[in-house]
Amino acid sequence: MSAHTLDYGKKARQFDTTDFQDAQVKRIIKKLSDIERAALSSQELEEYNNLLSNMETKYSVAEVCRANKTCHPLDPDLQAIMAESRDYDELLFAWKGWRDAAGKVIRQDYKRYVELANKAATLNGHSDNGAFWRSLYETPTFEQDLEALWKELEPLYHNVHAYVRRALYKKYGAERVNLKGPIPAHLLGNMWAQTWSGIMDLVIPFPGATQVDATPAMVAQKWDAHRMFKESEKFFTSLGLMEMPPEFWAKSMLEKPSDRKVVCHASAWDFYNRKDFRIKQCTVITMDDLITVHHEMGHVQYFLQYKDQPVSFRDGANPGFHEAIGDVLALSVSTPKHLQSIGLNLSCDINFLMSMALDKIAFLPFGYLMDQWRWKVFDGRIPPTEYNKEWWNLRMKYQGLCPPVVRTEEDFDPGAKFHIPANVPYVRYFVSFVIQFQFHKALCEAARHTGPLHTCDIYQSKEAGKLLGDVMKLGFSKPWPEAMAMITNQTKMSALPLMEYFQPLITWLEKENAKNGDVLGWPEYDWKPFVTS
Ligand SMILES: O=C(CCC(O)(O)[C@H](Cc1ccccc1)NC(=O)c1ccccc1)N[C@@H](Cc1ccccc1)C(=O)O
Ligand SMILES: [Zn+2]
Repeated sequence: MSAHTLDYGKKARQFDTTDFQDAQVKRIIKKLSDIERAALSSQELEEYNNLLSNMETKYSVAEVCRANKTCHPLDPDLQAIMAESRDYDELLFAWKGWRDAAGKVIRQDYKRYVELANKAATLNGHSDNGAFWRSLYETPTFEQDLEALWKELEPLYHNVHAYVRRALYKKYGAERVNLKGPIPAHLLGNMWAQTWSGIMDLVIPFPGATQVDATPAMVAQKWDAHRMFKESEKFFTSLGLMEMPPEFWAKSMLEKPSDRKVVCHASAWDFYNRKDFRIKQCTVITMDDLITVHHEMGHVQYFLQYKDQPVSFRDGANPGFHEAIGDVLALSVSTPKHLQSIGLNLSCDINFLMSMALDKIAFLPFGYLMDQWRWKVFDGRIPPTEYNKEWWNLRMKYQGLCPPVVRTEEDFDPGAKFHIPANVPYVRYFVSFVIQFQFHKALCEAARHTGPLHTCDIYQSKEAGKLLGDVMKLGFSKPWPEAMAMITNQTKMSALPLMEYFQPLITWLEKENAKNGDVLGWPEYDWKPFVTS
């Protein structure tokens, strides 16, 4: 890949495209001219690739062992413990153990990776690697736009945070949860507290109503991974979009193999030959993974739609677009109406909106802070001596979380999240979580949906499918505001559709939090949970 990039990059850099007339030719030459890591010397390129490979391997083989010598990998063991255990100390065992096994061990590699990533970025004309990552959005006001979106969405998050904190206070008591302080980070039902649907049972507003998680029904009906992917494919073709080619089914890895170690974090792959497209996922039979299946299938649908573009344009309009496609369909699949139509459960409105908020609203501060930390690491505002301190400052500032045990600079907690050792940018997911509601609203209008936005299911709407398909066919050939306007008739990211979708829940939460006299935010920010072990 690097040899090809170098060869084409050198050719592309021979041209001064200032007076070129054809916008597409200018765009292709501009994209080819950034040769990324291929700008490094062959020796440094080898060191860089080895660092990346070592960090990803360490992450993939990491496991946490008990006194009785049984060891647990992240997928599926530790993820299941974090979602299902309600034992404070068992959760702490998994949470601390994973950070010791996966994060701590890559701190030195990461420090050297930052130096080389920055060197490659500056050789390509960027001030640092974070500036290179942001350049992919081609938006001069990108950072201000993101901060403005966060400021609009922060009140929604504070309402969800206060309500969930009270439920955890009831469950774990005053010594472990302070109603005016940050929440211990291991109690939210997920290893990184990035989505909170794992603790839906602790927060469900109306326990009497039919339950909202389709997992039991999937297990009862003996769904397997293949069925989950077939259901997703059916949704795409119902919109008039493309079905998966035979090679996809023949060459994808849809379940965790028992004979070898693999990188279990889900991913989709385009082999750039217009025929070979694959997903690698260690699928488990849960509603959460049914959502991930749609997320990954969204990547492959994008590959299929832009496969006839020149290679330089076989990419998302911006990285957030690529992340949003699958999630847009999953917004329809998750509705009680759709789940019932595929024989899974249904539920009452507020319960349903709560389960959606635990994933979509809870995620926003995490999606935003991940690259806030990395941009500051790349531009030097966070030196290696403060990697972990600044990580927890951001986790407190944006998510209102605190570590359940003391953290030091011996630890490297950001390294315990896949995307950091895997060198995968993250703000794409924050962008995706905002724009997917803009797309959902526009597609629902195209599908002539009437009623509240959160009840919309675009299943079988060819009009909705056409809008989405036409944008995906563009790939990276046009600046993303043009692609945005094709779907939403305006060119900007906007938080309004997300806020419209959750309005009924926010109204309910504001009343509920007021009734409980709950504080929004965490003014007692230096509170610490009682530590036993
Ligand atoms: O990481 C993922 C899903 C994996 C992926 O599909 O985004 C994957 C990440 C990856 C893996 C290996 C190498 C590079 C990127 N992205 C792709 O497979 C992908 C992305 C763009 C184009 C083609 C494929 N989701 C994020 C955020 C998220 C998204 C949705 C719901 C919850 C959480 C997470 O789990 O923290
Ligand atoms: Zn993705």
